[in-house]
Amino acid sequence: MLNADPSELQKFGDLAHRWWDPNSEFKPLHDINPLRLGWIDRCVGLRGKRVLDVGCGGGLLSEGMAALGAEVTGIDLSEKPLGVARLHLLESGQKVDYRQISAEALAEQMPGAFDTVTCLEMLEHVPNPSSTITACARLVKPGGQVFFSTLNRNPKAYLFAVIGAEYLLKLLPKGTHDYAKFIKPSELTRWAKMGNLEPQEILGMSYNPLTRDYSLGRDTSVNYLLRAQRNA
Ligand SMILES: C[S@@+](CC[C@H](N)C(=O)[O-])C[C@H]1O[C@@H](n2cnc3c(N)ncnc32)[C@H](O)[C@@H]1O
Repeated sequence: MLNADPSELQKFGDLAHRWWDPNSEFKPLHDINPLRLGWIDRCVGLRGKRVLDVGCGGGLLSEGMAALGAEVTGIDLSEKPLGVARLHLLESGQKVDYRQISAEALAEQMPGAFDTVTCLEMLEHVPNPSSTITACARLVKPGGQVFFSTLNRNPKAYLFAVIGAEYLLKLLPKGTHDYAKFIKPSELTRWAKMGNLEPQEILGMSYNPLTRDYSLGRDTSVNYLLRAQRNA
């Protein structure tokens, strides 16, 4: 059975035409993109690397990585965001190979084919995150790095990511996130280990509503990222 929730794919499809508008529902992704991109580049040195971006959506991260010299493949199961991502290449002049395929299916076709795999802000939208994580681990070559980001599950995350972002600050449309699908760092690291990955670093990403800035740091209580390495 396909590890995907049709209503999630539809939700991103319906909003896809606004993906590259920095003042749209995708503003938070635009705002965090330079931070996460810079971190990934510092960790792996993207130039010349073969990178897979899982759940790439409209291509914010994929294009950013391509602009830094990576050879990027972006996959998603929602058709419209991929269409927007392909169209945006005409504007930016970047090169990204976008495909509509699941991580699990690509792992069957191309095991160990990538130097680095990214899977950001996607795991909290799939029915079986552990299956996606294992597929990411199979897609990266032994010793390669995999990057995940998601939302922690605790009362503060509920307050900030659902009540704050969707209802008070209206940064995101209501219903963007389902609290029950948020993932604790302990769960993410356990699934990573089960998938043959060794967790290397967990980093928090915090939003300051006063300055309206995001920053990377130790506070993993709401948004966080995990870097893991595939075992040999
Ligand atoms: C919040 S967006 C994140 C986009 C991008 N990763 C980023 O951080 O800029 C989540 C994306 O995951 C995609 N997605 C949801 N379920 C998926 C699945 N099972 N396989 C692939 N992509 C999926 C959605 O279509 C959407 O484009």
